[in-house]
Amino acid sequence: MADLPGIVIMGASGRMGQMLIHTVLQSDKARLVGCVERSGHPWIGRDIGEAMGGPHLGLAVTDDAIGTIAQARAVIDFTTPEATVATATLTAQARAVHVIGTTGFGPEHLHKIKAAARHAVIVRAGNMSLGVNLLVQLTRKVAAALDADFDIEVVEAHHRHKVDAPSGTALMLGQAAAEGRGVALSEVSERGRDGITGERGRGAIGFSAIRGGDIVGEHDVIFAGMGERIVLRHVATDRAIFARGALRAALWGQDRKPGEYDMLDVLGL
Ligand SMILES: NC(=O)c1ccc[n+]([C@@H]2O[C@H](COP(=O)([O-])OP(=O)(O)OC[C@H]3O[C@@H](n4cnc5c(N)ncnc54)[C@H](O)[C@@H]3O)[C@@H](O)[C@H]2O)c1
Ligand SMILES: O=C(O)C1=N[C@H](C(=O)O)CCC1
Repeated sequence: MADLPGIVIMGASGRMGQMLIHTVLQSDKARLVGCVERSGHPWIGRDIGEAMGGPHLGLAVTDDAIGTIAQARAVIDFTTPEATVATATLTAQARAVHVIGTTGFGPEHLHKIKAAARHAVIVRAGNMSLGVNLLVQLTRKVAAALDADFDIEVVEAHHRHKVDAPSGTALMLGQAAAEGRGVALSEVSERGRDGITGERGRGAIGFSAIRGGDIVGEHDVIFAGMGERIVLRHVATDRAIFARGALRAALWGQDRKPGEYDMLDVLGL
């Protein structure tokens, strides 16, 4: 047991943090060695098992990210862009694998993550599920097969608490569609239509976001032509799919060369 890779979970009280803790506890390939939350969080100092409403586990939630990450072989991080950038530096110093599920990054965050990946293994994906990563590959293929007579729209739906849009998954799908077409997403992306927008641009890749209730995550990639339409769809009904993918990435990353990887690398897709 003691030689299994030790995993630290950042954002331990979050929707994904709790799912990740259960996933690691149930695994026979890894062990939980730390649960980190932001300073001032009411769970700091509490036993993680009891804080989640279960039995005592003998592991207290902490805000000591430096001391906790120093004990980790992998850090799984579904938090916020700012927290993840700070964690990337600490994880690189500890030479641990950093699995990043956080979304909503700007170019300034991505630049810092890239710098950290010079010293450590980072696996980052806006969606860690097998199904979505397969959908990414299908999207690339369909986009490559169809010309701009087919309008590409990415429609996503998530729960009411989600703070970023378009979702990380929608951006992955849009990126794959753009690559399939051989264009830069930044040059064809159409977001946030409202009012008199004018006609859709030929070759545009459009994004729409729905927010409501407890929707775990739904994504459609629509290829709309004249007289026919192809819709590629993924529906997530359980956050366990993301947590399983993240743990798989943490184990896959052990003993790899430093660099920034994604779930296509992990899954061999
Ligand atoms: N890649 C994927 O497969 C995938 C799947 C689900 C969610 N996500 C993303 O993961 C992120 C978190 O989602 P969520 O629904 O769990 O959100 P959440 O708000 O429930 O959880 C985030 C947690 O991070 C904690 N946190 C914030 N700053 C911190 C810090 N400095 N140190 C430690 N903890 C800190 C918060 O207190 C909170 O508990 C979002 O960006 C979301 O889009 C990605
Ligand atoms: O619940 C979330 O937040 C999710 N975020 C990811 C995204 O932005 O695509 C993955 C799906 C769930």
